[in-house]
Amino acid sequence: MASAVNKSVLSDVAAEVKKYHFPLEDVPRLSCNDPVVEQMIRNEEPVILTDTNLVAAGMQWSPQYLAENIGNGLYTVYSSKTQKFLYYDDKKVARVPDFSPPTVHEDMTFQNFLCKVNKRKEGDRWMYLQQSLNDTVGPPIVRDFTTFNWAWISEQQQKNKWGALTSNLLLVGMDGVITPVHYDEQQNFFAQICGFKRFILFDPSMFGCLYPYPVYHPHDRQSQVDFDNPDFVRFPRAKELRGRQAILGPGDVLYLPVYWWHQVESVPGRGMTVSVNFWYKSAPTEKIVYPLKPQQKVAMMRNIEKMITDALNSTEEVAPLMQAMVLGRYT
Ligand SMILES: O=C(O)CCC(=O)C(=O)O
Ligand SMILES: [Fe+2]
Repeated sequence: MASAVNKSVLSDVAAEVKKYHFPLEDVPRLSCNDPVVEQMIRNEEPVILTDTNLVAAGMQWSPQYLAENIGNGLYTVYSSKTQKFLYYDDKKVARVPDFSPPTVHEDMTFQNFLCKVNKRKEGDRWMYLQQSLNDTVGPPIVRDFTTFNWAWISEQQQKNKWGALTSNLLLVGMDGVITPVHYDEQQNFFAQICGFKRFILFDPSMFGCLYPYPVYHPHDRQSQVDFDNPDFVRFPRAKELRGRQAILGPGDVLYLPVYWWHQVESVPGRGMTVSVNFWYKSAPTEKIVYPLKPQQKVAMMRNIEKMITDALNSTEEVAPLMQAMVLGRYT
């Protein structure tokens, strides 16, 4: 089946996007019937699928359609002074005394959100709606949702022994919004509905080049490296970064493997974006095979860091203890 997104539009978009200090290789764009795809998903390699029809019935979910059909429920809308929406975990804010949240979230109706976006003037705050699809959405949206290609995605879930579907996040972003580089602890099929998103991806072995915040920190799982202004003095290994790029247009689905780093940019000048992701629990480890995979080492480091933090019952003592364990002994 032909790709829904025009190849020449994709190459125009690729020519428009920002360049960073690291090289990027393209993520392959394939038909979901290509035999290579099965192997890539099994090996936890990212791939763009052009013809899954995963959200076929949702392809009409323009911001306007959503405003007319989603109902009057309240949705989480983040606002930020800049285009960047650095995630933070509300539950961890109290652990860092001088933490100042880079974004603010507010519950509002979809109509109110869209109205604010349309009225926005230069200098006003940027806005990004990010809300799990739940049972407050109106009947037309429920109808579209139930006709998603559940047969295809459930087959992937089963083949790969993934656990439950935990949530579907609906993301509606203003032209130009950016989710800075981070990793998640779940498998993700990311479906693009409206507009274009550019993913910058790094495999889990790049952990040491991306300097994530401590696990106890509200920015846990987020990189401290700012691609627009990388601080190579504090983060020298950021120079070693080598990434991949995936540009998604309407109808494309990205397989985003667990623990893969990603920065997501709504391509500037291409309008608002609408996307829906599908987060699944990873397969349980059946048998441990050595050498461990980089993603298994990340999981292990997280557990050790959590244990140390809990045992010390004091976030300030974590770094000195870890340094005493390592410096001059393992260095
Ligand atoms: O689309 C975005 O802005 C962020 C999406 C994301 O990080 C995810 O689905 O894991
Ligand atoms: Fe993510």
